[in-house]
Amino acid sequence: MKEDIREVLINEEQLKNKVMKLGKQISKDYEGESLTVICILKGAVMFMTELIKNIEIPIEIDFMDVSSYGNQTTSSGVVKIIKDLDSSIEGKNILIVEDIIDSGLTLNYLMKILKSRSPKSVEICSLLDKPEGRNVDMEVKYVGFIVPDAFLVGYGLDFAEKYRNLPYIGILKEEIYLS
Ligand SMILES: O=P(O)(O)OC[C@H]1O[C@H](OP(=O)(O)OP(=O)(O)O)[C@H](O)[C@@H]1O
Ligand code: HPA
Ligand SMILES: [Mg+2]
Repeated sequence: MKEDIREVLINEEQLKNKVMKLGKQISKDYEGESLTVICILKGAVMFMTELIKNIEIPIEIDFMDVSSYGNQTTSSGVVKIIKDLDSSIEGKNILIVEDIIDSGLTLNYLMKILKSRSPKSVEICSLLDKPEGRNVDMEVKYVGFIVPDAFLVGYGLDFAEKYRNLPYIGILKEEIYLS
């Protein structure tokens, strides 16, 4: 796996510190409130599990699986729900946890669906934000790192389902996805 990485963009230490900081901020912002954290499968799994360890208020968790990339490095633009939430979100404070916002299509679609289910509030926490990839405008309350326009893998992010278990965020060598 390592030999396919051009450069480590964000190392384990940087990830740990940022996740801690985000967890503290979320704990402060939702103090005295209820909170349901929604993990968007599969990319956000690693980030979400680390993040909730750093949230110091009672929470509920739920999972949703949507997909738009298949085995490509560019979004198909069509977002499919593969697994929906287990519980109703009506009247609840919702925090969507994502690994990356790139074109914005996934989150744009998710926000529309979730807002139509009458939650009390919906906010987004994304570990990475790639502004140069954006096709639709999105407001993201919590962002870990702004990243350059390169295809990234690791810490949950994949290319063709591979590299998710790398403990850092790396830039994938172009020859891997151009070949
Ligand atoms: O802003 P966008 O251009 O929509 O891209 C971001 C989304 O794409 C990736 O998911 P993917 O659909 O590849 O599924 P995965 O999480 O299972 O890898 C990533 O995890 C985000 O959910
Ligand atoms: O840079 C990326 N890497 C992995 N998955 C992604 N989904 C959107 N952008 C990316
Ligand atoms: Mg993916």
